[in-house]
Amino acid sequence: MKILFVDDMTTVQMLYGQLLYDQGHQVILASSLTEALTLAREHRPPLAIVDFHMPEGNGAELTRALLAQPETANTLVLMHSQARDVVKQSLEAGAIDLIYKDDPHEVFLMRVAAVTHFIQTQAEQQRREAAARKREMEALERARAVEERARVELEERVAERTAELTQSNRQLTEEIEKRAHAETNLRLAHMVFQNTAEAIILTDPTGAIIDVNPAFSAISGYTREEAIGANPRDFKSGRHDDNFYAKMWNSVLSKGHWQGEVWDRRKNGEIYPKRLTINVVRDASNRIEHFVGIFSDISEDKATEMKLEQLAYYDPLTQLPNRMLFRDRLEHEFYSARRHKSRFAVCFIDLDRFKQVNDTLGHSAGDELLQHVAQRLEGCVRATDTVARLGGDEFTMILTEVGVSSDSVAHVAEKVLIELQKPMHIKGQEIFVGASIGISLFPENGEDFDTLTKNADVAMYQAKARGRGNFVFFSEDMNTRARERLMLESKLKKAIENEELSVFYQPKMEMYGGRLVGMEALARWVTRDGEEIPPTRFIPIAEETGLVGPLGDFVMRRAARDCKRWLDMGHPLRVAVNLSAREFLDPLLPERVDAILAEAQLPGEHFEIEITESMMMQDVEQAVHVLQELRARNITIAMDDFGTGYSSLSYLKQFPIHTLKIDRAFVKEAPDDPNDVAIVAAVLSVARAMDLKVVAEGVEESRQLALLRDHGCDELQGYLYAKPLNTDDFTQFLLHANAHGARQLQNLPASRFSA
Ligand SMILES: Nc1nc2c(ncn2[C@@H]2O[C@@H]3COP(=O)(O)O[C@H]4[C@@H](O)[C@H](n5cnc6c(=O)[nH]c(N)nc65)O[C@@H]4COP(=O)(O)O[C@H]3[C@H]2O)c(=O)[nH]1
Repeated sequence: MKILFVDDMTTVQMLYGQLLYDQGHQVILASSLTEALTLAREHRPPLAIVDFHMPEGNGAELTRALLAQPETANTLVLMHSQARDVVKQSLEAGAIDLIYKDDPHEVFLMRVAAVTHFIQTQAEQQRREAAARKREMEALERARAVEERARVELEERVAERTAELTQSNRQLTEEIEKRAHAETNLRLAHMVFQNTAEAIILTDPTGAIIDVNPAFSAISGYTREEAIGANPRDFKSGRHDDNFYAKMWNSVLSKGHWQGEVWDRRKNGEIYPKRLTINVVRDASNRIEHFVGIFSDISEDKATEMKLEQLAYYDPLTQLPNRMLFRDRLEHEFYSARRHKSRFAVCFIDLDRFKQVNDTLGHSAGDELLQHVAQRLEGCVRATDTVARLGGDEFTMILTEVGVSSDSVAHVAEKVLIELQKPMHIKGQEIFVGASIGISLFPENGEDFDTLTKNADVAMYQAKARGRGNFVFFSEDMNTRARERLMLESKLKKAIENEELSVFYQPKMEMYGGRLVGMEALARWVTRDGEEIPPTRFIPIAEETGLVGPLGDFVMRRAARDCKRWLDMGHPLRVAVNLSAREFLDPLLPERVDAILAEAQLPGEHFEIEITESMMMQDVEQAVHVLQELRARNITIAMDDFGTGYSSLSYLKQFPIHTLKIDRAFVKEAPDDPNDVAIVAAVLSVARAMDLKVVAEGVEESRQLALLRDHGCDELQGYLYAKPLNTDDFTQFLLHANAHGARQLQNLPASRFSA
């Protein structure tokens, strides 16, 4: 046992240390109180034998100190003393016994043995108690563990059971919900079956009807009772052949469904279109259980569809195919003609006087006219041909199966022209329309829509240019010209903007006296690259493209300005300008002329306007109105190219004009051609009778002059006097004009009539 032996005497230490050591103890020696406390803390001896009298402090103090420090609180202290009177102090301090130093060593050892025995017994006891406690604890622990396991097991079982219950509860709820849902579905299905607008037929596998809904009865007219037991084929309309039904059932049986349009018969005998879906219902072993037919009455849809198609593809006014259907048919014709290696023709038809009718008689008259035209055109073609209206007065025809010679096309075109030349009675008036036709042929004039129609259009313009009432077949040559025209058109636009144009003047001489009385202003165009383009080429382009407005203004302004200049130089002349039909029929013409004359400060009597008789005939009423307006401004009016048109003398009387111009075509051949001589003479006598002045143009020779003089012509114009001159040359001409005129007359042979 570890024993702390404390004594300040080394000999005592040695002696007792040895004694104890010999008894098998482990002895720790300390000489003082402090050392004893330190060593005791370090070794924790169960027994300390302490000397009572030590210099630093006595054994009682050490005992207290030992018992007070936690590390040595259980150390038993045996006091070792010389003195006998310290028993009380020692025991009070906590020592368990006292051994006197003078006791024999055996006693000392016995007393120590008794204490160590006690200590050991106590320790043993404690160990046993601790072991018992430990066993108890372990048993308790085991019991606790068992209890815990049981608890956990119980809890697990409870949780499992709860989960099972929750699961079955959920399944129960789902089942309830499913059933409720199924019931709702059933109720809904029944409601849908009863209330849907679509008819429903349910049959057994043999096709016998086992149920129908109210919509079926409403559409077909059969009650539920009448329908049950019947077969859907009992309601057939007879519009479809057996093949149709065979295909339908084939699809039902092979694919399980069919959808399409079917015509059936109602109970009242009326047949009607329906959109039908048939579905097969099979059982779990894939055997047919039912057929379900669902259909709706589409008679109204069909009517709307037809109406829409009519609107989309037909012109509402004439009921003819419109541009879209025309295109469709033409595309189809390309396909068909290629397949059959056949030819076909496209004709573009332009009405001559549609605009006039529209403007003068109003739009409803115009509409009526278009309807008449449509009817007449349809009367000229076969059922396989197409007549279409593309818009406005643009009509087209597709003539199919044209033979190699194209004679049939020419024949139809001629027939159309004749038909359209016949009068039409519209709003109580007799109207003559007339037309021009351009024709292009597949395949030689184009193998696609754009080319073929463009070429028919080009040919139509050519027909118009050749004079109304013509039909023209397209040729490549035309195409080249059309392209040239297009180029010219854009050049002309720039030329007007850049003032590349100029005005030349051709003198007009008085017959008697040979005086210069006026001049005709003629437009001239020399392009930047020096090419001279004659007015006969560019004026028609200007007319068609609307450029004639600015062009006419330019010529009138120049003519008025130059005439005023010469007036100011002391030459009171009359300048004549040509007007195109478009300008002449412009209701604002009088105001435009007013503005130009005012700007130039030229009085109206020095201004003359030349218009052709065909222009006046285009819109007689408007022409008369404009002429009166111009006359009121003292402006002279001349009818150009007289004799070339077809105006009747009765019309001529209505026009408030001053002058007739004999066209140079007649003057040219006179006096050799007796017919022309007769015409010239007739014009002059008509003019005289109507108190009109006559100007002859194109006078090149003295013989012509003599003839005109003989028949009483008033004024002359032609190369015999002068070609059209530019402003400077004309100013020069002015100076000698009168002498020149007189000379021409002097050279003439004596008049046939003067003798
Ligand atoms: N062979 C021959 N020809 C003669 C003779 N005397 C005059 N001419 C030509 O005959 C045409 C007379 O003009 P038009 O009949 O009014 O015919 C004019 C007129 O209709 C039109 N034109 C010319 N300038 C204008 C214009 O400013 N406005 C409009 N709207 N048309 C115009 O162009 C047509 C042709 O004009 P131009 O080429 O200048 O041709 C002019 C003139 O140069 C002659 O002795 N022999």
